[in-house]
Amino acid sequence: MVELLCVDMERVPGRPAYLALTSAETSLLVRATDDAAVAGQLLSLRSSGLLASGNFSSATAAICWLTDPVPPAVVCAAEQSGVLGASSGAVRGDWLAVVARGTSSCFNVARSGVGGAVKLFKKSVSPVSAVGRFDRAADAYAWLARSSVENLLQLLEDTVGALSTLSVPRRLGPTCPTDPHRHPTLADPALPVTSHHSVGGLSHLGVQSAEEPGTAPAAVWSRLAAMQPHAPNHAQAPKRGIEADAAAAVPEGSVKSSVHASSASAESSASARDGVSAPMPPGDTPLLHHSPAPFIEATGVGCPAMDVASSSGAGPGQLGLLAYAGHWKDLCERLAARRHGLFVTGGPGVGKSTFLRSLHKALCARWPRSGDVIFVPPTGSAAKTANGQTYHSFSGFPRDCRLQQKDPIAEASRLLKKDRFRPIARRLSQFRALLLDEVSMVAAEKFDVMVELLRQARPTTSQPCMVFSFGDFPQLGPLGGGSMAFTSQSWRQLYGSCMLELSRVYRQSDAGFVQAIRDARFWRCTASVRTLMQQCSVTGEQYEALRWKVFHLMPRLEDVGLHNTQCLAELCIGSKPKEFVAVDTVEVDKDRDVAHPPVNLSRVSILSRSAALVDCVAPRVVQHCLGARVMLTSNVDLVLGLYHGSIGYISSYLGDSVPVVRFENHALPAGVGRGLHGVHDAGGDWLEVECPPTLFEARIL
Ligand SMILES: Nc1ncnc2c1ncn2[C@@H]1O[C@H](COP(=O)(O)OP(=O)(O)OP(=O)(O)O)[C@@H](O)[C@H]1O
Repeated sequence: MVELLCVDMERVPGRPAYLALTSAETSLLVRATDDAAVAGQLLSLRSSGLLASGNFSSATAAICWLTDPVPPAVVCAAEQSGVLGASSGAVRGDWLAVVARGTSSCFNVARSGVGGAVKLFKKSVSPVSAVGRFDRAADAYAWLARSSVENLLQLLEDTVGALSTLSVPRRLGPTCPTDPHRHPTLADPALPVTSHHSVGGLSHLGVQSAEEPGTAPAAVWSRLAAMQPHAPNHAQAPKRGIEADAAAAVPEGSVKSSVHASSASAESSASARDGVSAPMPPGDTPLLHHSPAPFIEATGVGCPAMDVASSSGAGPGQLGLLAYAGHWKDLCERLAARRHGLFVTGGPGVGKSTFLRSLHKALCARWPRSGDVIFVPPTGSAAKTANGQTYHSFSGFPRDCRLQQKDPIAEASRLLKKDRFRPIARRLSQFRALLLDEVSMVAAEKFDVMVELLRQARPTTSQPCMVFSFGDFPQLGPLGGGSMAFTSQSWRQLYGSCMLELSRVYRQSDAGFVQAIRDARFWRCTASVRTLMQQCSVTGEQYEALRWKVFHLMPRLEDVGLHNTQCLAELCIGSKPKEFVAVDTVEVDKDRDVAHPPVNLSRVSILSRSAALVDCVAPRVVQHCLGARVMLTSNVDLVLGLYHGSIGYISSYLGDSVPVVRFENHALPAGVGRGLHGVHDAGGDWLEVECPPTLFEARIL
């Protein structure tokens, strides 16, 4: 079943229905009735920051205004003029100064809240309004009295005036007057839009020809110049447009959709990290073309740990010693206080991921602002579990992306010129620390472009950022092939030949096993490796007996799919596997504003529904049967200690179709009894959970 949307694109006579908000950092389209959204924007404005609002009766015109490069340029220029004071970047200022045609006032938000400012904002029927945030009342009142405020309003009004001839179409199309190359993603006029543009004003924005569609007309630039201490070069007009962020915040009454999906999906016999195992060579000869050996050896394998202070290979430095002694907290604090990132490596089970999580926490404590510390794992499922984003989405590479230019500088510059890179560039320009997990899965060519994107997207005035890479080159190769990241041009610049190598194995305690893993990591077929291989090897006959019972690691998704299908067939000999088919429906958001006209659900296209369901990990059709291994693909059962990735098997059915999944090695958490949170039964170290269809709710934007 589904939930879906409310679309209100009609004009509400007499007063603005939509507010298009733009600051140096963000752009947002909200309904004029959405006090909370307006208040949120006012409160998140940083000290000495400026927020401009275009007030519109149609979402189409508002989106056109938001995608026009001039309003943000005007805001940036006004900020740079210095009349608001020097920006500390902090959100501390207690005073908001609100100005519109014929009205202005200052509000102390610390004392009386933001309600007054919101009210004035909404009361205004003038086409634009602006709000500045200040530390002191005197500064706020002085700003309102300046002639530059008048100039600011005039400039903003001009940009709104350019839209006045627009006959509001039901759908945004190529006729939109401010931007004939508008993105198709803005095609639905009901779209709530969150978008971002460059921080830091004109001087940090890219060079673009003034003739390019959508750039500001010369007259506007000359007036902007008058607002700035240093007149901008005409050629330095901001790039055109603002791209809608797919993860847009949704104001009230927006389109919403949901779908029921099974909470358990057919489990891949191999995990997201499949393909791990490097082939074992017969001798000491590395088999892989891009062997990590030269890199590892150059940096001194065998030391308990290396760090920047000891990159010459002379032995562990201070950071390495802290790691070796298990002083993780000190180590994290030391790393967080540095100006440079680090490459952290080590064999399987030495605690890289555990350490990454601790460092992430320490960095977030240092920079708590959202977006300051970014964790980027290589795979979608890891990203989902860890609430991160993949390398590809972080860097803005489309799926199956092929780089077009060999030179990473030229490639990065080419990508940054694309409109869709606007929000990406903004994100890249702002963070303070980046944590790349499993960096060995990133090909050198992409690593170079990613680092180059960072360089080019960050204005020279940006705060320095640190890039920490975690991974083990002997374990995992680049996804889709390519050279290993440490061979890239950027690697040396970022890390030189330094690394922190963790060497104490925490995962296993059997000395022989640990030694075998160490040797195998460097393709050394030693006695320990041979012993382990003998212990683990089976004959063909023995394998056939085990085939459907043991966990398989497979290098390719196709192999996994085939194996799963065969396993299912094996499990339900003589009958067909059951099928769970997701049912998608759309319905009107229950929380929609009833003041708006009713919604026509039949107008929601299949395309919109499919786009809304992209984040649903479960496939549309899931085959299952008694005994089938399944994997949880959501975090709905965290209270039971189960999470995305937990693996169990179907132990029985309730009625004909509701599977009961048994998770071994899971004790019932204290305070949870049978019948609660779907618990069907439990033993000392196992849990059985009922898995009826679950609702996956997605908003149609
Ligand atoms: N400092 C530590 N003290 C005690 N146990 C630890 C420590 N670090 C990690 N572990 C445990 O060791 C195991 C392996 O840790 P982790 O997964 O972080 O290693 P890893 O190096 O990332 O492994 P891999 O390369 O195989 O992914 C986990 O069970 C973890 O809880």
